[in-house]
This record gives sequence, C-alpha cells and structure tokens, in this order.
Amino acid sequence: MARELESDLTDCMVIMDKILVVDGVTKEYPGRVAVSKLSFEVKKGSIHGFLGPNGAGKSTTMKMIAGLLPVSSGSITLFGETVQPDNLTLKNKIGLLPENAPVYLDQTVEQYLKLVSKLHGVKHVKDQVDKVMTDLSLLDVRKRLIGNLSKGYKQRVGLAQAIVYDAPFLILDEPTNGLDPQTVVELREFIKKLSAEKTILFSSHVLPEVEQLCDQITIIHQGKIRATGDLHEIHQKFRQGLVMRIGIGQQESLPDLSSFGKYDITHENIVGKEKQYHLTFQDDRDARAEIAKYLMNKGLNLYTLQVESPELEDIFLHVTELKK
Ligand SMILES: Nc1ncnc2c1ncn2[C@@H]1O[C@H](COP(=O)(O)OP(=O)(O)OP(=O)(O)O)[C@@H](O)[C@H]1O
Repeated sequence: MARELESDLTDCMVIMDKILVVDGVTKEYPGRVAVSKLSFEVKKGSIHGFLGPNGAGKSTTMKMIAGLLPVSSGSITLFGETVQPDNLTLKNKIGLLPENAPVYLDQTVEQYLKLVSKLHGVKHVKDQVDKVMTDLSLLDVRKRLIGNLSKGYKQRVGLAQAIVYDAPFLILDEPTNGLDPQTVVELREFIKKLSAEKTILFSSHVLPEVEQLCDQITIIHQGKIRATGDLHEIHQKFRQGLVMRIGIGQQESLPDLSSFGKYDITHENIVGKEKQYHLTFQDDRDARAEIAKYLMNKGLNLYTLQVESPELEDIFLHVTELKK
C-alpha cells in the first residue's frame, strides 16, 4: 500500500514537473498543414527555447498553446488542463506576447495596462500596473499614446501586458526581434529575472540569445519536431566527437597526438602570437591533462588547450538540413 502511494506520488510529481505537454498536435489551414504530430514538454521553471526557420510553424504552435487557435488533432495540456479556445480557466495562467505585440494604439500605456489588469481580474490594479511599469522602465511614457511610441517601447508595453496579471506561464514570440542592442540586453535580463518565478516558452531566431537564456529547447522545421529536450543533452547528442583547440607558438609544429585517440585537424589559424589547431577526436575521451604534459615535455609553448562545445547554430543548421 505504502509502495503504491509512493509510486502515485512520484507519478504526480512527474506530471506537476511538466507545465505544458504538447501531444501529437497537428494544425491544418485550408490546403496547408502548418504543423504535424508535434510532441514536446515544457518543465516547470524552465526557459524553453522554441526554434525553427521562417514558416516552420512556431507562431501557429504558440497560438494553439495560448488557446487562440484550435488544434486540428492531438492535445495540449497546460497545468493539467486541456487547452481549448473556450477554456476560460486558463486565461489568467497564460501571458502571451505575440509576434506583433497586441497593443491598442489609441490608448495611453497606463490606460491599456489598467484595462488588461481589469479584464484578468487583478485586485490591486494601480499597484500592479505601477510595479510593472517600474520594472519595464515605462514610467516616463505612462501618459503617452502607445501608437506614438518607438518599437522598443511598444515591445516593452507588449511584455508588460503579458505579465501584468502575474500569469505563471509566459509565451514570448520573438520578444527581442528588431530592437536596438541596449533594449535587447535589458529585455533579456528582464526575461532571465522573470524565470525565477515563471515558466517561459520563448521563440527567437537569435541562437546565441537562446544559448544564453534557455535550459531546454525544441527545434521545429517544416512543421515537424527535429530536436527537443535539455539543451545540454542536445549538445551532447549532436556532438560529433570531441573538438579540442590547441594553441602553440607560431613557429612551432604540432607533433603527432594519435596515441591519445584518433583525430583529424579540422582547422588551423594564427591568433596573436599563437598557432591554433582545432582537432576533432573520434571518441569523447578528454585527454587534455596528458596532452598538456606531452606537449610541454616536448618543449613547446602551450598557450591554449580547451574543449569546444558545438555551437547551437551548428546543431540548428544540421537538424534543419541547412548544413549536411
Ligand atoms: N492563417 C493562415 N492561413 C494559412 N496558412 C497559414 C496561416 N498562418 C500561417 N500559415 C502558414 O503556416 C506555416 C507556419 O507559419 P507560422 O507563422 O506558424 O511559422 P513561424 O515558424 O512562426 O514563422 P516566422 O518565424 O516567419 O514567424 C507557414 O507555411 C505559413 O505560411
């Protein structure tokens, strides 16, 4: 009996750990299948990067998760409840920043945020709106019409309306797209802070941004899942051998290192006063300590010795078949 209870509790914890479960979801527009049999999960407290080339089906999927678009088949479960456009119990649990921020251009920032708060049943509207405007540096423009704001400020307002009713799950569709570098950095930092309390599904075309922010990712291409899971595990999975960067003196030559494993030299260049080699070892054994001793015993000047991770960009290009 105790064991059964323990097993039920474990199942329950596993389910609670998954805020979002997308299960075999297909969406057909007239004459076009936008996404087909998508399955992926988003864990509680994660920032989950949602990636794919233009037209892959990201926005369609995000709209279905937000309950704005019905699925053609399959199911989406959020906080254990089925997402459907008429399921109003989920409306306060999801904050959505769509690709084109849904802002009412003829209202002031403050009016609009108060309206959204009221629609979502926020109790202390003034306090909450003041807090969000402070957090997103909107106080100086609170009385201005949204239509007259710059793109960066409109995007801040879009983000403000997504978080003003304190939803625990946020869907952010390309939140930093087309913004100036300073706003990008500020919004990224803000999103990172938000993740301490919220679960975030985040789409972006900027892969270094995804690497910086996300702990899990899903890559879709032509409406199908190409990779999904923990970013670190995806890195491991797509790692083709171990890549090591070795830098020695410009006038020196790298001796044969095959006693440490089979390898190819994939790249060689001069960086400052060193000559750097990129070696791809066939197996994953990290023999840096032995290699360092070996090279130093040979009297070489060792400037650099490090293991390189594949860039997310390489993985992305590989799984979307843009690079063979
Ligand atoms: N309302 C619609 N009617 C018909 N086809 C649509 C509709 N909306 C999107 N599509 C098509 O569905 C596919 C997926 O579009 P979606 O906008 O979801 O892609 P995306 O990954 O968000 O692209 P992007 O990165 O360019 O925003 C595309 O082929 C698109 O042309």
